[in-house]
Amino acid sequence: MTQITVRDHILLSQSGGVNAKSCRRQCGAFVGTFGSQPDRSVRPVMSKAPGISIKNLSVSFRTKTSTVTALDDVSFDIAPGSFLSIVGPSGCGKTTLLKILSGVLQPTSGTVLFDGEPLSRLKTQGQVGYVFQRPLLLPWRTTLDNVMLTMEVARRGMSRAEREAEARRWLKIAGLQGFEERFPHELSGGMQQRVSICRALAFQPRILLMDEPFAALDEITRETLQEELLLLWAQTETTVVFITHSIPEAVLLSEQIVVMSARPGRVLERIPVPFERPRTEETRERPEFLALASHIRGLLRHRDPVTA
Ligand SMILES: Nc1ncnc2c1ncn2[C@@H]1O[C@H](COP(=O)(O)OP(=O)(O)OP(=O)(O)O)[C@@H](O)[C@H]1O
Repeated sequence: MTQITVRDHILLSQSGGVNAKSCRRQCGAFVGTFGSQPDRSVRPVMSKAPGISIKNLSVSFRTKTSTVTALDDVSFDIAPGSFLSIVGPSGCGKTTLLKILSGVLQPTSGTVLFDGEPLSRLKTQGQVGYVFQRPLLLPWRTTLDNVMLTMEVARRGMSRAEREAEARRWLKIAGLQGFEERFPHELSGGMQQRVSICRALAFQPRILLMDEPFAALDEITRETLQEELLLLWAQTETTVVFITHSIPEAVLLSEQIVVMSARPGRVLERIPVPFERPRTEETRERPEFLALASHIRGLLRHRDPVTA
């Protein structure tokens, strides 16, 4: 039985991994429903990814003693169904930008357009998936049940059999066939993160926001998962916005890289990545790949910090 149980409600609210007040909000944190009732009419079909246009976005936070400008006049476009990475120094506003795109945070000024329309919570309900640095799997649910969770919340029109078939399909693509009945503590860190990626993709979000999803993994697992993520993403029409501190990771995965300055975060350069897909281990060793990574490293190293 994989319905959301009372135990799920209570333990989710205690898990602390996602800052939300109720189970509905907790589950919504993985699927971008944010406490709303999911759309029952939505079937698990490929939904067309939106184009996203960020215009003159600025975000300031008021603290007790001062005002912190996290983002300053940020503008760029994200093509529908593309993979965009954001790199930049710690504290330059990357996570803040993801929060704006998810609809949980309002900008101080500027606009975000989804398919030409202003971003609103309504627009992101049931449309946005998340993958965080830690997998945040529910320890009392099996692998299969964890993957089914987002569909239970965001795709309530699906039957249980449909949800299970879809979850099994994603787990198979991610190389986790045979582990469906295992619990999170019986999986390695890399396997857990694969489950969390399957969970985010299984409900076919139009947008997938990934906040340093591989940061906690060893290098080989990380490289394997990068290639697996590309395989999984190729099965979707999802627009991915991916935050990373790893320059090679950004170059391997992305169609466009946005390089940001130190806080207040401004766009230093928008870089198209021209390498054909599929991208593999060989791609990483190409001179053009290394040259592009070196260019981005230079931008981040030699640029004087921008002052507020
Ligand atoms: N709610 C808040 N109140 C006050 N300041 C905040 C708040 N949220 C973020 N900030 C500040 O905004 C800036 C940007 O934070 P953010 O988490 O977006 O950076 P980041 O680029 O994701 O950092 P990292 O790479 O270290 O994860 C930081 O200086 C942070 O301290």
